[in-house]
Amino acid sequence: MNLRSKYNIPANSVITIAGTVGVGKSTITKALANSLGFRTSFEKVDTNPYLDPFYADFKRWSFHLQIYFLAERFKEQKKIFEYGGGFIQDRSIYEDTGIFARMHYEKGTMTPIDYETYTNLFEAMVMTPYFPHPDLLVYLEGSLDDILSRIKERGRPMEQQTPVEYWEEMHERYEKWINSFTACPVLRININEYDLIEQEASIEPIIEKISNALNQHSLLVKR
Ligand SMILES: Nc1ncnc2c1ncn2[C@@H]1O[C@H](COP(=O)(O)OP(=O)(O)O)[C@@H](O)[C@H]1O
Ligand SMILES: Nc1ncnc2c1ncn2[C@H]1C[C@H](O)[C@@H](COP(=O)(O)O)O1
Repeated sequence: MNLRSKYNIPANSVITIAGTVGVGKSTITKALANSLGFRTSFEKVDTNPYLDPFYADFKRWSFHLQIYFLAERFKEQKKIFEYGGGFIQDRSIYEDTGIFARMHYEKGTMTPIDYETYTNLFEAMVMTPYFPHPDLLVYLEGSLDDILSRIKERGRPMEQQTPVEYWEEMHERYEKWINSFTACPVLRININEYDLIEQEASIEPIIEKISNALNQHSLLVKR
C-alpha cells in the first residue's frame, strides 16, 4: 500500500509548499511527490532571465521579475488544473505579492506605480472565484540561523552576494504574513521536525499531518 492510500489523501489534492528562500521547499516537494505519487510544479530558477540582473540591481529589475514570476506561476496553475490536481507545488503564488512585491515596494526598490500595476494584475488574475486555491498550504518555518546556513550551503552565487539584512527582513515578513494568511488551510511544519537528507523515512510523519489537515478541513466544509 502506498503512503497516499495509507493516509487517505485524495489523488486530486493540490498541496503548495511555502516558506522563505532556502528553508527547504524544493527538497520536501520532491520527497512528498515521490512518496505520494504526485506530480511536481517547480519555480524556474536556473532559466529565469531576470533573477541575476534583479539581485544585482533590485530597483531596475523588481517589476520585470514579478511579472515574469506571475506569468510562470499562472502557467503552472493552468497545468495543474488541466491534469485535474495531484500536485505538490514549490512555492505559492501568494508569496509573490504578500512577501516579495510588497517588501520591494515598502523598501523603495519598486516604484508605487509599478507596485499598483502589479497588484492590480495579480488581483485580476488570482483573487477571483475562477482561480482554484490549493487544498493545503504547508508552511515551512525555521530559525534565521538555520536558513542562512542552508542558503550558504546551497551556494547560488547571486544569493551569496546579497546582504544578510535582506534575508533577515524576509524572515520577519514571512512570520507576519503566515499569521494573517487565510486564502486556504495551512499546516505549519518546523524544519527541525524532520531531516530528509539523512533520514528519508522522516517524510511519513509529515504525510500523516498533511492527511489530518486535509481531512479536518473537508469535515469542516461538509458540516
Ligand atoms: N531537512 C533538511 N535538512 C538539512 N538540509 C536541508 C533539508 N532540506 C533542505 N536542505 C538543504 O537546504 C538547502 C535549501 O533547500 P531547498 O530545498 O533548495 O530550499 P528552497 O527550495 O526553500 O529554497 C539545500 O542545500 C538543501 O539540500
Ligand atoms: N516573487 C519573487 N520576487 C523576487 N524574488 C523571488 C520571487 N520568487 C522567488 N524569488 C527568488 C528567491 C530565490 O533567490 C529564488 C528561488 O526561490 P527559492 O525560495 O529558493 O525557491 O527566486
